[in-house]
Amino acid sequence: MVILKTINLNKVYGKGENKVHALKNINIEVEKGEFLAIVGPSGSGKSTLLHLLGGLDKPTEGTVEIDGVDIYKLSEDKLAIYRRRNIGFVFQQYNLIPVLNVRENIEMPVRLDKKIPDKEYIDDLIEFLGLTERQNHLPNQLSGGQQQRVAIGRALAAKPSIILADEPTGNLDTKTTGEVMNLIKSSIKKYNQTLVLITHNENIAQSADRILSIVDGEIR
Ligand SMILES: Nc1ncnc2c1ncn2[C@@H]1O[C@H](COP(=O)(O)OP(=O)(O)OP(=O)(O)O)[C@@H](O)[C@H]1O
Repeated sequence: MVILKTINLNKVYGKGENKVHALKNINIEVEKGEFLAIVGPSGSGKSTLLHLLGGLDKPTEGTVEIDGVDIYKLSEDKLAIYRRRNIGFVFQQYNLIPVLNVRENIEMPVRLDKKIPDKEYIDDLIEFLGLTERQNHLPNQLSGGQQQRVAIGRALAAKPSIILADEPTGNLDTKTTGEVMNLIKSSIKKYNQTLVLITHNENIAQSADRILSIVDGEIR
């Protein structure tokens, strides 16, 4: 079953001399439960594509459908709610809130949705991420790998069907990279999630179900 689909997706930044055609007629389909890796040179349009897939920016042309919903036809408010409930983002920068502890950071998207976090699920998630002993610590009391695990927990808190990750291990050493990738992969298995992940790491790309290569805004 196709969960994520783009039709003739185009993104142009700027105007006149500064115009950059960052994505050109991208047509992709991602199956539910699939792990798709996106690779390509710097500036080829990978992050732009991921942002458009996640409803974080508007395409110049074309559509993004998630579960049959044309997400850019939704109002801004509806799109924000849709994003919070259905998509988990993991970036290279952890973007944790410094004054909130591990547990509070993880629960944040659920609370933003004005819901009471499912205690049992969050407990399980924290355990699964190996953060039980650290749940009352603040981000600055954690290592880089631990902070990235919190960011993954936050991405998973609302039980999203899709995880979009932009170089999630870009700041981590080889060993921690392996650990973080194993966590992401076991989460998508456990919760039957779809993963689209940008990486420059050849090993990670090779471990995906499929690799999509982007060069100069086009699929190669
Ligand atoms: N907000 C923006 N305004 C203008 N141009 C932009 C903007 N964001 C990206 N671009 C341009 O669009 C092109 C694609 O950028 P994008 O960030 O998607 O590439 P990338 O493949 O993710 O690169 P990297 O691997 O270096 O992160 C680049 O030429 C970039 O300079």
